[in-house]
Amino acid sequence: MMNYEAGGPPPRSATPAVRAEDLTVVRGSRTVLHDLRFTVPRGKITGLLGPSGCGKSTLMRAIVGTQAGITGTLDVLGHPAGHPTLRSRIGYVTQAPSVYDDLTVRQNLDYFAAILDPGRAAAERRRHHVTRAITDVDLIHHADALAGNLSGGQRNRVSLAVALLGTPELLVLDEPTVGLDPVLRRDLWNLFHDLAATRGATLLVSSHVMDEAERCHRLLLMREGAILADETPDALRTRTATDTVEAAFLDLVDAAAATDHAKESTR
Ligand SMILES: Nc1ncnc2c1ncn2[C@@H]1O[C@H](COP(=O)(O)OP(=O)(O)OP(=O)(O)O)[C@@H](O)[C@H]1O
Repeated sequence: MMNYEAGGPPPRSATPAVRAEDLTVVRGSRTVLHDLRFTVPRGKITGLLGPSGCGKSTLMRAIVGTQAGITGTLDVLGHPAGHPTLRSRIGYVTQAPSVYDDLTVRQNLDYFAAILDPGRAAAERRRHHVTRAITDVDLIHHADALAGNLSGGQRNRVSLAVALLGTPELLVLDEPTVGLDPVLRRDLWNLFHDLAATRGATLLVSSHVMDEAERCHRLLLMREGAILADETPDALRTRTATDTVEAAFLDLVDAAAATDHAKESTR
């Protein structure tokens, strides 16, 4: 397992964290992602934004290796997505918190830590990692509370703490700020920036809240299973001559809809 505590951020590899070329995903009888081509740079926060149903979760599942029906190229940390060596190098938090309600926050973390780093000899290291993860997500005052008695936002943060346990190189977070109040949302974004800056982690964070896009280093904007933009928030605003990422996104959506309409009317 990678651990960057001793020497700060790791040396950055030249290969991107994620590289997709002609990536297509079919779910059931539907093509949900169409010929995607993009890269996710290492050590940065990339926001994956788009309306509900555009394919964000499907793309994340493909990247972490849990999605069937994939064709094209999808490389993650230098290996094909789903490669067994990637398991301990990726942290993935789904929209539904995966915690045991009848265990306390610390017991949940102890359980997953024992799976990641088993054995008596590792007990002290596990204790340290568990306390660090609980502190990272600001749940230290709830460490002994039963997960089942926590709020939805707190349970989400327990899931995030589990994902942080192994000090993953790539963190894939599916709508991590849903249901959080503005203060917690800000604190979580500060944590994401800290993970990128001091631990060298790569974060791919999905959201359909456009103001969160302004907090990302790079953006992948999606609509109906296609990538509308792959650039920095500044470059996006400049290119579309808009003041906010939300306005830029609406501009691109309108342009894409007009192109679709023109194509349909010439058929
Ligand atoms: N098992 C499935 N079989 C067929 N289509 C599916 C299946 N699961 C999801 N889809 C479709 O795939 C598309 C993309 O879904 P996905 O969950 O990736 O979108 P999303 O952008 O993450 O949405 P949200 O923001 O609401 O979570 C949707 O149109 C959805 O209806």
